[in-house]
Amino acid sequence: MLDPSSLLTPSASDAENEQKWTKILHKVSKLKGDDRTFFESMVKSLRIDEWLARDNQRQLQDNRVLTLGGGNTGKTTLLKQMRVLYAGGFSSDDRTEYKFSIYDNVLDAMLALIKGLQILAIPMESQFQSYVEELIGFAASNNAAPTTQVLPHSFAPPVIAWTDDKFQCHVYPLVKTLWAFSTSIRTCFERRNELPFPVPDCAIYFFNEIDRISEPTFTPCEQDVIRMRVKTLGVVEHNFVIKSQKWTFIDVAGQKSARRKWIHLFDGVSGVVFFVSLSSYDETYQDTLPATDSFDNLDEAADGEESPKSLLLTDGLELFESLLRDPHLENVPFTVLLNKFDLFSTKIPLRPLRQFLPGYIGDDSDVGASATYIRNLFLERAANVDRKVHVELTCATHKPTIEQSLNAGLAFLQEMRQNAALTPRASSSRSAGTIRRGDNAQRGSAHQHSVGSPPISASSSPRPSISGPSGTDAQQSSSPPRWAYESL
Ligand SMILES: Nc1nc2c(ncn2[C@@H]2O[C@H](COP(=O)(O)OP(=O)(O)OP(=O)(O)O)[C@@H](O)[C@H]2O)c(=O)[nH]1
Ligand SMILES: [Mg+2]
Repeated sequence: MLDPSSLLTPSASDAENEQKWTKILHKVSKLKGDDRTFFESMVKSLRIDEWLARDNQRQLQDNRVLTLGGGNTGKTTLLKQMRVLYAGGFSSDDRTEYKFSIYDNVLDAMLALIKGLQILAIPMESQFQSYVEELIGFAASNNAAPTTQVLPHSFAPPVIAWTDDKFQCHVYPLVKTLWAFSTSIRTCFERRNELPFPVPDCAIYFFNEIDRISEPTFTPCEQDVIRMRVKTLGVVEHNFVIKSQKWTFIDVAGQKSARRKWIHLFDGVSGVVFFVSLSSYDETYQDTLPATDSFDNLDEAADGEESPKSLLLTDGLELFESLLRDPHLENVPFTVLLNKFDLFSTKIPLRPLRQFLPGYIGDDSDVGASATYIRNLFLERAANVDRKVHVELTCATHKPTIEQSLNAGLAFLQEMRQNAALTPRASSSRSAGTIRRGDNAQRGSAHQHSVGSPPISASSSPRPSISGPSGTDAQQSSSPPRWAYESL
């Protein structure tokens, strides 16, 4: 008589496994009557179980994470931090390559503020008028992009063919003086949320570092590289080994016009890290791709500009829910990183959340309660679609904080996948949504029949998970996390 336990012996490879089943089927074929019927159906059922288990195992080893979210929310900053944490960081040569992007950031930020003066009708002090004209003149005469004017109706940053000399002689003295002494420029900076285009978040960091940046020996440091803003164009894959596991992270452009291309990346994804800029609660501009972007249809870039103005945070909420509802991501776990907590905590006392989100009824100056309110908006969206998600408050420019948030976020993604893998129904429906769509109905039903276990899916818990960046339940507390006031 055949021993049923021998059917469960695990095999090392697919080929060995096939051999095992061939031998077993050969033995079964020699049985007679009820015995043969019994063992044939058992073998069939066990082969399906084993196939699914091996498929799940393969999927678990393949950690493919998409970083999604609006433009300027911090997706690429996370990947830069991961490079520092898990891939040896940036060599001196790598950092030197970024020098001209930092020059770009400094010039773009000051030109955006100068344009902002016009839009907000803030008069420029007469003693600085010549500085402004000189800076605009420099940008116009060095603009290498034939289609971009400097300071047209909106703000299109110029494309400069940099040399160190150009920055040190023509930009540094002007920007340094304007930032240090012009009250109008400072007022415009304070009111930058009212502008129809972004003033880069890194502006204040680089303005404050301008003496160092303009030194002849300047080589960007790690924090300069983290702070530097370069819009992502297209799709960039990054591979990391974290605690002996391989991870592939896929970085995309977050602007509205680029989002329709995301769908091509959904197949085979094992998790999504969704980014939101907390500090965008008072911003409405549309961050569009530059005219030099690599996408084929530039008309798409205009779409973003034409769409009606809404708070960027609301845009993030809508985007989040629409991704959760996307059938291709039906069984893909999500971690949400509510980023830029440092900027948020300095903004809230000046511009309380209630002015922009009237549903907030907490204390105007309570940064923790304000952040918790936004966190709950995301959790409600997840609950609307019966999805369990993990939400972290974070600050991507601060290495220890983002490392902690990332660890918690990835642990959640893995836990959700493992739960799904242990659950027959969930695993077969995951495959249906991604890799082997056509096989699903047959395999799913055969498996349920043979195993008879109750179906549980990754979305079975309607209650979202809530945990703070330090693993505490931040929803219960209105005090900001302890790292919120660290010098970032
Ligand atoms: N102060 C502060 N700045 C941040 C934080 N996270 C990101 N930034 C800055 O925000 C800017 C934009 O960040 P990116 O990572 O390029 O944004 P992105 O989501 O990749 O944007 P796209 O590529 O356009 O989709 C950079 O200058 C970052 O240094 C944060 O937590 N705090
Ligand atoms: Mg990016």
